[in-house]
Formats: sequence, C-alpha cells, structure tokens
Amino acid sequence: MPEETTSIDYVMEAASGPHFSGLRLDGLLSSPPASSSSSPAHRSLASPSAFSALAADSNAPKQPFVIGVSGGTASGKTTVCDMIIQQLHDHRVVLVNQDSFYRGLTPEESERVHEYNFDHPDAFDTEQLLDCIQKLKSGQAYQVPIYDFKSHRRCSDSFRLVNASDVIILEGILVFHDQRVRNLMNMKIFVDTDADVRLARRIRRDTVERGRDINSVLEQYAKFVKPAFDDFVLPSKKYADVIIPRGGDNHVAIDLIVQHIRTKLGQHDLCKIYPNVYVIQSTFQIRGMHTLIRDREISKHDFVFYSDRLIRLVVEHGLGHLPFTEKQVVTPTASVYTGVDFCKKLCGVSIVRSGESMENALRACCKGIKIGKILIHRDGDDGKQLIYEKLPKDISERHVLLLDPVLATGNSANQAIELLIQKGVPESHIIFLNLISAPEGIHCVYKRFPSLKIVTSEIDVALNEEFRVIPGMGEFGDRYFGTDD
Ligand SMILES: Nc1nc2c(ncn2[C@@H]2O[C@H](COP(=O)(O)OP(=O)(O)OP(=O)(O)O)[C@@H](O)[C@H]2O)c(=O)[nH]1
Ligand SMILES: O=P(O)(O)OC[C@H]1O[C@H](OP(=O)(O)OP(=O)(O)O)[C@H](O)[C@@H]1O
Ligand SMILES: O=c1cc[nH]c(=O)[nH]1
Repeated sequence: MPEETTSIDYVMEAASGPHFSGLRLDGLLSSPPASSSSSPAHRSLASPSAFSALAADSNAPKQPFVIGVSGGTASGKTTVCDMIIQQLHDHRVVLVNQDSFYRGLTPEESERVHEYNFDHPDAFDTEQLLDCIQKLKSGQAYQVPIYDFKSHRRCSDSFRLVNASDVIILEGILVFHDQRVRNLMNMKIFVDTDADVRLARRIRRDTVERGRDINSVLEQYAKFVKPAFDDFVLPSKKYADVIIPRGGDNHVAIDLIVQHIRTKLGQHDLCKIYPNVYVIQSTFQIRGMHTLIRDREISKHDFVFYSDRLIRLVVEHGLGHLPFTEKQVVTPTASVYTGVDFCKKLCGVSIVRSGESMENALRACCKGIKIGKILIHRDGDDGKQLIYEKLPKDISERHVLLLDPVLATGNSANQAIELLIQKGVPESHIIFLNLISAPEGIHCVYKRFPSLKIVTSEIDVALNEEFRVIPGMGEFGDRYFGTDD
C-alpha cells in the first residue's frame, strides 16, 4: 500500500510539468505545441463570410439548435446528454461525439501509444468536426467517422449516418476549445464534477470496460489527461452559458436547460423581432398535421379534418392570451379552489371566406360567442377592397379574435384590422389567429399595428412572385370548401 501511494504521488507530481500534443517522441519535447489557430488548414477553412451568409438570411428555414456539452474526462457528459435527449422526446435530437473525430494513430504512433496525448486539441480533426456541424446545421445528413478506442484507429469502411434534426448535441472534452466550433453553438453547457470523482470513474471505466491496468490509467492521467484538463478544458469553462455542478445527478439544472431549449425551439427568428408574434409550440403531432394539409395529394376530407384539428389548437392557444380575473369556487368536497374566470367581453371576426373555417372551433371553445364577418375583395394582389362587414354593435368594448387561416402579403389582414380600429377596438385588444404566416405578412402587419397579437402554428419561408406562401398549402379556401377544380 505505501508503495502504491508513493507511485501515485509520483505520477501526480509529474503532472505539473510541461506536456505536449500528439506523439511525444522522447517524452519531453522542449517547445510548446503549435497553436491550432496558426495552422494554414485552420486559416483556409470556413471564412467568416460563410457563417454570416448563413446567419443573415432571415427567410432561411429554421436552423437546428446546437448544444455544446463539455467538461473533464468522466465528468458525466454522456449522462447529461442522455437526460436532455430523453426529456426532448418529441423533438428530433442527434448526438455527435467529439471522440468520433479523433484523427486515428499512424502505425508509428500506434507503436508508442503510451506517449500519445489523446487529450490535446491536435488529437482531433477539428476541420472535419466543423464541416460536420455546418452541414448538419444547414439541414444535410453527415457520415460521422467511427473511432475504435482499442485499435486507436478509425474504421476505414464504415460510418455512422447522422441525419439533420431539430437539436444537435455536440459532446466532448474540448468542444469549447476552438472558437469556430463554439460559434456554431446556440447553448454551451459545462459539466463540472470534482476531479477526484472523475478520476475514480475513469479508473473504473478504463480498467473494467477497456481492459487496462490501473498503473497505465494513472500514468496516462498524470502525464496527459490532468495537464490537458488544466490547460485546455478548464480555461474553456468561461465560454459556458450554463455550468452544471455534479453532472447527471443535477436534475434541477437539466430540467431548466430542457425548458430553455423547448422555448427556443418554438421560437422563430421573427418572434425575437416582434414579441407579440406567438408560434404554438411545435410537436410531432403538429408537424404531422402540417405535413398532411400541405400535401397536394391529400383528399378534401382529410384536408378539412386535419385543418380543423390544427385550427382548434390555434384557437385554444389564442384564448390563452385573453385577460382573466381571479375566481374562487367551492368544490364538492367543500374545499375552496382558487382559479380564474374567462374574459366575458369577447367576439370573433372572420375574414370571409377562408376565415369562416375557423368559426366552428371558436364556437366549440366559447359557448354562444358572437361572430362578426368582414369580406375583402382581392383586386389584383396589392389592392384589397373592403366590400362587406357585419360586426357586433358593441365591438369596441370587446376583445376580438380575428380569424383567417393564411397571412400572406398582409393586405387582407391590414384592411380588416383598420376597420376594427375604426370601430373603436383598441389595437392591443385584437388577436389575429391563423395557421400559416409568411414573414412578409408579419412585417407588413407589424409596421402598422405593433401592439396587436398574432398567434400562428407555423411561419413559412417566403412568398413567391404570385404572392403565394412558400412552401405554403396552396389556396386554403378552395381546398377547404372544395372549389379548387
Ligand atoms: N488510452 C486511450 N485513451 C483515449 C483514447 N481515445 C480517447 N481517450 C481518452 O478519452 C477521453 C475522452 O473521453 P471522456 O470525456 O472521458 O469520455 P466520456 O465517456 O464522454 O465522459 P463522460 O461522459 O463525461 O463520463 C480523453 O481523456 C482521452 O484521454 C485511446 O485511444 N486510448
Ligand atoms: O395576406 P394576403 O396576401 O391578403 O392573403 C391572405 C388572404 O388570401 C386568402 O384569401 P383569398 O383571397 O384566397 O379568398 P378566400 O378566403 O375566399 O379563399 C386568405 O384566406 C387570406 O384572406
Ligand atoms: O398562399 C396563399 C396566399 C394567400 N391565400 C392562400 O390561401 N394561400
């Protein structure tokens, strides 16, 4: 026992000296490792303009949310990632491990594997990792290499195909080291676990799972793992947005992180510009319904059925934005329940004809609700003319749910809103409900009516030259009412 303690002390002591990247030919090179940012390969890749071009196009389809998870060896990164993936069960999440981008050792390096520093940034092919994350971010699938920890090589003929998804988690000890990789992340998490706990886990993992003897594990730890942690991993902690003490045991932190990711996923870029735009939180159910109603091959019956389901969700969500008052009731157990009372001064206004498809859902939610109508004639595509209106007399005292499934140029909506305001409805008392909004329509409405609320189920990419929403769902009214052939 005293002998073992001495040898551990020795290796720990030795850890405080200099350390080097890649293969240590003599175990004690005299110059520090070349800075990775100075390599020509680094300079040539991914110019800043490539990134800004990606970021600048506000009409581009929604980009995946990229989470970086870093921390020392055996800190519990994998557990944290698993928990996030599990809790985000209704989103498509992919995990990319930095380990997959280990360069793999040359035969010469393999012969002296004990002198190879697997914990130095140069041990990873960061250019390829960047390429992978950029491709996934732009919606393309990527063939991730498979690295074998036993042979220290990559499998030459097989890859793991990672598909594009809503969330990409990039996990590894050094994922915050390179600024270009960091810049691709929307959220950075550092798993902070005490060094002694990590070392104990590492010893158990490497001896039990990787068939190594304890001395070689400690030697590698002292010579490479600990120094690289101090030099590269720990300094990158400052880039983290969230630091999780105790790793996977910290359920509160993971819950908060997942909540934040959920909020961000539901947020279109336009919601950041216009805080009164609400996109209902996307789920596979909602996407499934959109997939059906956007499919030009769907039957009329199914188009109506799935549009109605979506409309009901949008209506329910819209009602959630109405004011309420507190109300107490006595339950059958003679206890007091403190709840809320629905807003009483309410009405719906549909823009004829498509908006009428939303009336049933509103009636189903609000018994006996008054519903007015506005008919706007489309004269060309910019000229809209109001030709009919029938509104409740006391509309100025009511909150108005304005109904129309499509917001395209915004001209119809603006005509209708203008009329409501003329009738005395305060702008902030109008909630415009629709299934699909085009960015152009949102800009157009908010230019004139910034305090109105829009509740929609998806924001599309753009309008085409014919002012149709892209990808859109074609002419909603014709498809819903069966007048399209
Ligand atoms: N001996 C040896 N070690 C390697 C090799 N490749 C990677 N490593 C070690 O693997 C570690 C990186 O993985 P970790 O972060 O510990 O693994 P992990 O399972 O993701 O850790 P947690 O999930 O945080 O517990 C580095 O510290 C390297 O020293 C190899 O081929 N041989
Ligand atoms: O934002 P905009 O560019 O004004 O376009 C949106 C309008 O177009 C559609 O109606 P359409 O004129 O096709 O009539 P319909 O409801 O009778 O089908 C839709 O229901 C909106 O009212
Ligand atoms: O794409 C569009 C544009 C306006 N109205 C629709 O129904 N669809």
